[in-house]
Amino acid sequence: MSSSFEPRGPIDSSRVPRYAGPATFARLPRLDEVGRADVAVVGVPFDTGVSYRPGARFGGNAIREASRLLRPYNPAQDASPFALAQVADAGDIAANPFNINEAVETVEAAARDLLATGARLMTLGGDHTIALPLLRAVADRHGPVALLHFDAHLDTWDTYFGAEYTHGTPFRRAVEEGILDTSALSHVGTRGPLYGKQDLDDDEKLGFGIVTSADVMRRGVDEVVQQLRERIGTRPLYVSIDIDVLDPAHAPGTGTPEAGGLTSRELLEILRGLAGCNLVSADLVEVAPAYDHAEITSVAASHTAYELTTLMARQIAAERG
Ligand SMILES: N=C(N)NCCCC(=O)O
Ligand SMILES: [Zn+2]
Ligand SMILES: [Zn+2]
Repeated sequence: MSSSFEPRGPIDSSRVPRYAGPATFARLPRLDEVGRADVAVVGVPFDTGVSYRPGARFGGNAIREASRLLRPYNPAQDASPFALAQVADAGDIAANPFNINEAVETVEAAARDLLATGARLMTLGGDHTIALPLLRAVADRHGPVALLHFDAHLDTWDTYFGAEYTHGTPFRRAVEEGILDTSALSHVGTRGPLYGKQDLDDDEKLGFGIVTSADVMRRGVDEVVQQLRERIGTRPLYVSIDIDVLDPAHAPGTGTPEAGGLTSRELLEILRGLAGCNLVSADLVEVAPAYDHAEITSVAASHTAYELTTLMARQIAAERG
């Protein structure tokens, strides 16, 4: 690493109490305070695409609040992510809550602008609709990407009430648009009732492999990580995490909860197992704080985003040499 590289890190919580001041992710500087970032943490307060409980529009700020307790050294990955790369909070993308199509365009354009600066994105949702415009912007820069999708749900359904852009349909649209590398698509944590068996057939035809929540329990984290890594290889990788991949005991604050999910320990460990993969951007969606208790969900989400930013920072440092 060149000695002149000194990213601006978080506010020092031994000098300024961590509960003081406005919340940015992990108490990091705002993007406008540092000019450019290697990793831009960006909020998308949009939840007009939901099929059940609304409220994920408040998810990003709940995660920022819960992330005040994160510390600068990540022992699980033996890395200080905010010293390895400039990570900054880019604020929120202002998406129209009354027009889904326009919101999708706004998110895509804002993501493109951030990616054009060379930043990787750590997006805090918002509902899962936003994965489509984020993937469009990422594919525009990197070509079709491998996708690792953590979710109770497939999110490859076709339409809801005739609407193409919803939180249950982003990955079908993405495959149709040719922005995913269909040789490397995986769902992890899938479970719960479907509309019919056809949902699974359709999903398989789109190119997805499934590691169910029960598979993680039966086969264990290490074997699952090995299988996922083989599928991803050296491709540019996008990770999309719907917080409802966690069991409702670990993430009650979400819009479409399903029993029998991953523990937060399993999710964090699978993510740590992706070290060395070419993670180009990630999103974390569906945190709906109105259904949360004691910040259970937003704490889990803040740690999830911390592992993802650590992976990206390590990758950036390795590329810098
Ligand atoms: N993406 C999330 N969280 N949920 C999709 C569920 C769609 C449905 O209600 O069938
Ligand atoms: Zn889901
Ligand atoms: Zn989802």
